[in-house]
Amino acid sequence: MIQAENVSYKRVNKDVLKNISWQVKEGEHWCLVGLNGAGKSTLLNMVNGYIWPTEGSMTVLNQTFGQVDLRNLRQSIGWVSSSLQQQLHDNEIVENIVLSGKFATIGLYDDIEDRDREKAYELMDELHCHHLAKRSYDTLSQGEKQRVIIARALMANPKLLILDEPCTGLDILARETLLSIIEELAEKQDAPTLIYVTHHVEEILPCFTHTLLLKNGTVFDSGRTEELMNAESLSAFYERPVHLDKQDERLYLRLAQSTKNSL
Ligand SMILES: Nc1ncnc2c1ncn2[C@@H]1O[C@H](COP(=O)(O)OP(=O)(O)OP(=O)(O)O)[C@@H](O)[C@H]1O
Repeated sequence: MIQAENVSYKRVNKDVLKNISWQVKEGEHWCLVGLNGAGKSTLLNMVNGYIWPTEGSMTVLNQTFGQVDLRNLRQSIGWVSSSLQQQLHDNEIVENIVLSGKFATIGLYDDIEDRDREKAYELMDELHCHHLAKRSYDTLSQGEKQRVIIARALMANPKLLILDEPCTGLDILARETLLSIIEELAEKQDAPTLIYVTHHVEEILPCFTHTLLLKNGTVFDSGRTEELMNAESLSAFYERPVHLDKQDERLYLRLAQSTKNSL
């Protein structure tokens, strides 16, 4: 699905990404974890073909950058992010926002068929937002908005679905609701490959089979989540001693007391 080989992205005064090698295979779901400024957004912009590596090679959905029309590639990638949320027309009704995902347009400019509407309602069911279909988007809570834009992204049957910090701004209940919907989505047989981006280890769901730890523009570690995520490696990642608790297949991270005192 994604193959990055020794990818770097150099700007005048900065190596934003350095020597990234990362492989995402069909059937895997990945979590991309990094602190602020780690290079997550830059890497996603590259996966979506908005920027190209200055060194190395990037292949997404079997298309190698430099050899393909990226507009076609983007139709197979759903990217749910806060910047997409800001671009949507606030006074549009939810049903139309979901339907517009079929064409990956901000408004509805193409003909809608009955089967498109059926599909939009199926997706709204899946994302638990059917009851919001006739509501204006600007009247929704943040958690409801996130569910709507995920339904919208699924209208185009993406092969890759990128969820870029979807829990930002959600309270604990809205966060857990959204996470359990994402878990259900991942378990579906025809689910797209998920790339879930977050700052928070707590959001790594059991369905995320693999994790990429990104630090200062480099891959700190990557591989199977259960092998990667332990207190020792995360203490090295955060450069502070941390405790890691596991409950119901989820990880909970705490800074060690001695560290907190020195912050
Ligand atoms: N075009 C650019 N020129 C110079 N520096 C850049 C450029 N793009 C990004 N950077 C820098 O590279 C670093 C990584 O940025 P990026 O936005 O990818 O991080 P991030 O992991 O998404 O951070 P956050 O979690 O805070 O959104 C930052 O220090 C940023 O200022």
